[in-house]
Amino acid sequence: MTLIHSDLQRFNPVTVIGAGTIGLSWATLFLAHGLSVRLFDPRTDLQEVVDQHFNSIAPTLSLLGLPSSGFESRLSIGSDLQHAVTGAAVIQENGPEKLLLKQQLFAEIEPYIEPHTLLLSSSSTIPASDISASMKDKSRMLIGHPFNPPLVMPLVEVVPGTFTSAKAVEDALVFYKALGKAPQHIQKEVFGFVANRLQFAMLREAMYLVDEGVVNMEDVDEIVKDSIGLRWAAAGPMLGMHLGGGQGGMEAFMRHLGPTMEKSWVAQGNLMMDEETILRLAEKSRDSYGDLTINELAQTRDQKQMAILKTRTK
Ligand SMILES: NC(=O)C1=CN([C@@H]2O[C@H](COP(=O)(O)OP(=O)(O)OC[C@H]3O[C@@H](n4cnc5c(N)ncnc54)[C@H](O)[C@@H]3O)[C@@H](O)[C@H]2O)C=CC1
Ligand SMILES: O=C(O)[C@@H](O)C(=O)[C@H](O)[C@@H](O)CO
Repeated sequence: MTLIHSDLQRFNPVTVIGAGTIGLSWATLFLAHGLSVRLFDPRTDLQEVVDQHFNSIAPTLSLLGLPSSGFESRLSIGSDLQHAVTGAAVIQENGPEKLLLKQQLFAEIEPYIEPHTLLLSSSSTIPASDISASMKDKSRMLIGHPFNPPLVMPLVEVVPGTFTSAKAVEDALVFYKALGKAPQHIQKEVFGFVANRLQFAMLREAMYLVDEGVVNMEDVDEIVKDSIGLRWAAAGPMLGMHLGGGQGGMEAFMRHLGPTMEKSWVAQGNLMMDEETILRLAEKSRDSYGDLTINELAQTRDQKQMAILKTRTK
């Protein structure tokens, strides 16, 4: 019997909309913390993907020190949306990253939920104000954007919309903290929020350099892991810059290396995700990573991430 953290009691049960990469990972975290989960997805292979996921996630749960069994009695799955959301204390939405689909989804569930139900979207980039545009009461809807996989990665970007209440923001922060996550309240709505804007800026340049033949994919990985990845895991980019300035700190860094950074910014590549670029880079990814399955690569990633997390002291 998994005990529920006292701060989580009022957030039970949880409805997870979307049983893909993110939804299944969220569902696992909620179940491992003792919550009851209703998993909704229109996909016809829902039972199969659920079984496959829970047959492979036990080692990760054990490494996290979380229970890895006894979920059956608290997990229900189905494709009846009204049934899935009725009576939910929290809804974590993980449908495709499409604005119209998310808008329709939240408008569709609104008549069946309670005024206190907390409505969270895992969206990578779309602001809550856009997603909730077709809703009547927007006050309980906001972004709870995780990093993949939510089961392992600490960050959840909590991004309220224009009409989100302060109470909903506070409830979201309490909810994610009680789940052992590291929620960050993002103060201003911008497309892509913070982590993805940073990530996508880096990924654009990395893909550009690979596409130009400057470096191959797996060497980009090694370069980042042996430099900025290591530094940013320990200090973050801003403190990293501050320390790069020596005793003069950030100001010295900017005065010394600012002109160099500006030159680099002008020299950086521009890359569009057109079909030809996608096909070129996809072929390079198969050359670099094709020998192992996605599950094998993901399991290794998760084990290494958890080992790094264990070295961190708050
Ligand atoms: N994959 C990633 O690395 C991350 C993704 N996200 C966000 O999480 C959300 C889900 O992404 P993934 O799990 O990667 O996508 P996915 O493609 O793995 O899963 C999406 C799921 O939504 C289901 N679906 C399709 N139409 C639906 C509908 N009308 N109602 C409910 N479910 C429906 C699909 O059957 C599928 O199972 C997106 O908004 C994405 O931006 C957030 C963080 C990381
Ligand atoms: O990388 C992640 O896990 C998240 O920041 C995302 O939301 C990304 O958009 C992901 O979908 C692609 O890296």
